[in-house]
Amino acid sequence: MLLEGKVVLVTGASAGIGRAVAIGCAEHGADVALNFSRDQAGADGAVAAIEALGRRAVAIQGDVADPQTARDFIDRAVDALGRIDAFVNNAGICPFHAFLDMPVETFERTMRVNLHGAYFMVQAAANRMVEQGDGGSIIAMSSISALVGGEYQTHYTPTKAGLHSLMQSAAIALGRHNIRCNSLFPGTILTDINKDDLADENKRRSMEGRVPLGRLGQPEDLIGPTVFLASDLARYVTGASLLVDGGLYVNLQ
Ligand SMILES: NC(=O)C1=CN([C@@H]2O[C@H](COP(=O)(O)OP(=O)(O)OC[C@H]3O[C@@H](n4cnc5c(N)ncnc54)[C@H](O)[C@@H]3O)[C@@H](O)[C@H]2O)C=CC1
Ligand SMILES: C[C@H](O)[C@@H]1OC(=O)[C@H](O)[C@@H]1O
Repeated sequence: MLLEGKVVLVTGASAGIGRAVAIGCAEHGADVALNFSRDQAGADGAVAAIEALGRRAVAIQGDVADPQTARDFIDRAVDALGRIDAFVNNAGICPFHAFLDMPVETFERTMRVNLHGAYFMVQAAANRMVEQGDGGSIIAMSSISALVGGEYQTHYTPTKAGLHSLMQSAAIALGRHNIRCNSLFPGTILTDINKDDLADENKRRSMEGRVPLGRLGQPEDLIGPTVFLASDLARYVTGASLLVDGGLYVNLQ
C-alpha cells in the first residue's frame, strides 16, 4: 500500500479524472477529501466508493474560482481527516471556443477556475503542510496542452502552461520544507470535458489514430502516476512533469 496512513485532497473530484484518482488513492491506502462544485450525487458516489474500500472520505462543496474556497476546503478537510500529505489540483474547465470571437466571460472564467483557483488552493495546501512540518506532495493536473496548442483552446492552453509554471516555482519556494511539486500532463482522456468535442466521429477517430498505444485515455490511466507522485517512492522528484498520453505528444509523423 503506497499511500497507507496518508491523507490526500483532490479538487474537482465528483467526476472524471478527479473522481478516478480520488478512488485510486484510496485503493492504495489513503483517506481522501474531495472538493466538488455542484454535483452532490457524484461526490456522494465517490465518497461511498472510498468508504467501501475501508478508507475515510469527506466531500466538501466549493467553487475553486472563489479564493475563499481554498482556505475553507483545506480547513474542513483537516478537521475531518487530521492532516494533508498530498494535494491534487485537478478541477478544470475547457469550454471549446474559437479565438477571434472569444467571449470575455469565457476567457476570464477559464483563467479563474484553472489558474487563479489553482494558485490559491496550492498556497492554502502548502501553508498547512508547512505548519505540519513534515513535508508533502502537490500534484497539478496540467496537460499535454502545456506543451502544444489547440485552435479552440486559446484560453485554456495558457492556463495549463501556467499551472506547470506554478509547480516549477512552487517547487523552489517549498523545497526547503520538503514539499514536492509536480505536474501531470494527460493527453486526451475520455471525460465530460471533451464529450461534445469528441462526439464528432471523424475528430475522435483522428485523435485515436495519433496515439501510438492505439486508444484514447481513460480517467483510471491517471491513477498510477498520481499515486507514484504522492508516495514516498517519488521522494526526490520535484519540479518535474510526466506525460500520460499514450505517446501522443511524440507522434509527429
Ligand atoms: N480529459 C482530458 O483529456 C484532459 C483533462 N485534463 C485536465 O484534467 C482535469 C480534470 O478534467 P476531466 O476529468 O477531464 O473533466 P471533467 O469535466 O470530467 O472533470 C472536471 C471536474 O472539475 C470540476 N470543476 C469544474 N469547475 C469547478 C470549479 N469552479 N470548482 C470546483 N470544481 C470544478 C467539475 O465539477 C468536475 O468534477 C482538468 O483540469 C482538465 O483540464 C488535462 C488533460 C487532458
Ligand atoms: C479537453 C481536451 O479534450 C483535452 O484537454 C486537454 O488538456 C487536452 O488538450 C485534451 O485534448
